[in-house]
Amino acid sequence: MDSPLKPVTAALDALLKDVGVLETQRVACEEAAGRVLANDVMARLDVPSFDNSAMDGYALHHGDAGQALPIRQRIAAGTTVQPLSPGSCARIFTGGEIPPGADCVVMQERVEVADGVATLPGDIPQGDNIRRRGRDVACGSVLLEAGRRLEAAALGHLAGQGITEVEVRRRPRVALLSTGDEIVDPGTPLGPGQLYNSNRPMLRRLLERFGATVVSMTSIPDDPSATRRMLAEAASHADIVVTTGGVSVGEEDHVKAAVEALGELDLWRLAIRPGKPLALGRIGRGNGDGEARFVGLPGNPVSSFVGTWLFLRPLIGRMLGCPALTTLPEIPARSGFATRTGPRAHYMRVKLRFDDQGVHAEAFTDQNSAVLSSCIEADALAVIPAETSISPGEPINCLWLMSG
Ligand SMILES: Nc1nc2c(c(=O)[nH]1)N[C@H]1C(S)=C(S)[C@@H](COP(=O)(O)OP(=O)(O)OC[C@H]3O[C@@H](n4cnc5c(N)ncnc54)[C@H](O)[C@@H]3O)O[C@H]1N2
Ligand code: MOO
Repeated sequence: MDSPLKPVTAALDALLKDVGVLETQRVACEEAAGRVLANDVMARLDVPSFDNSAMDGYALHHGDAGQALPIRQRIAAGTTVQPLSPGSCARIFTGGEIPPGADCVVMQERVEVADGVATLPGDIPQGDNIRRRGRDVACGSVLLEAGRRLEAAALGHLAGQGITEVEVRRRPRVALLSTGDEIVDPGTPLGPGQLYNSNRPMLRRLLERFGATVVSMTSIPDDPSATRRMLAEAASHADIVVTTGGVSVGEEDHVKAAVEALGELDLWRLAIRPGKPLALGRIGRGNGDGEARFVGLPGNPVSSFVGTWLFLRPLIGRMLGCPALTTLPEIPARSGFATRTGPRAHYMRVKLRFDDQGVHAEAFTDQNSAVLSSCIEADALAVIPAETSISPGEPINCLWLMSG
């Protein structure tokens, strides 16, 4: 008799229970793209570090607006400035330092220049076209918070402070194992009943996008003792052991029994479509060396794709101490389709369309868990709760597939 299906939220709670953050390491900023900060980084400089011009033009005191003023200085970006003598102006270029005595800049298109004299318009507000010191970043403030993933702008911010190294979390190490004697690697001719391993490169890419490093990729034969041996070996060098296939109820599904023998199978069979046979647990390393987390994904490619987004992304996020990875952003949308669910919540692959009426979710026609085409264009998962009917135009909730 089947055990009852577990809700996704309960499975997530069980998976993330007692998961600690990984150790930290110092890395050069040049190597830090995609890494997660272990500590707050404090600003040690004001940015910009001096008042400077936002335009190519003329710097003056706003009280001198509307007059013809001699041009007494030429200030390019990087020039050392002199105080502005009263009743004069300075030629200045974008990024040039505002000289003491000047408090506004007028862009050159509004200025007549002849014989070293600039005739200025009368309506120049104080502070116009000046980028104030510390406007972007104030020295001593928190520049970037612990748990932030270092993407493009954050890397720019670090460089803007002259910072060359940061303390980040070690990447979670993932062992990725494929089960199924029918699965072969691309590059090998296909025999009868065989198919190529599409899960492996797909999951590797997702895991790396989420900030993990895939330390091994192995194929397990459909054999109980080989499954046990290879899972134990994987746990010895990984923080997370991921398998695909072999978690259902077939006679060649050996993964669950192996996990039970080597550690704990915390949860199996979720009220989710696709991904019902997903299994979660832990595999001991022996010799008091702790345990690796185990995520057994179903073999169907869509089930493993969805399971990786829903379970491995938050697990990796928790190990990295990165809150942005532990939940997927929710986006309310109008359904572009009709559907009806049974006892499992359906995580449908949808494409989001934005117009002046709001957000619309269009579902790929064939939502079968073996049809990987449904994931190619998907930018969200529409979550249709169990035992629910949805008509076109009804509000639904979608999880945005963002790598974080
Ligand atoms: N009697 C029942 N049969 C099944 C049930 C059930 O409840 N009762 N559940 C079904 C559901 S739902 C799923 S999902 C699958 C998952 O089964 P497994 O996780 O044991 O996966 P496999 O049987 O090993 O493979 C399923 C399917 O996916 C193909 N596959 C496997 N690995 C790969 C790979 N690396 N790349 C591409 N394709 C892969 C495999 O050939 C199978 O076609 O069980 C249902 N059965
Ligand atoms: O749960 Mo399975 O992943 O629907 O085909």
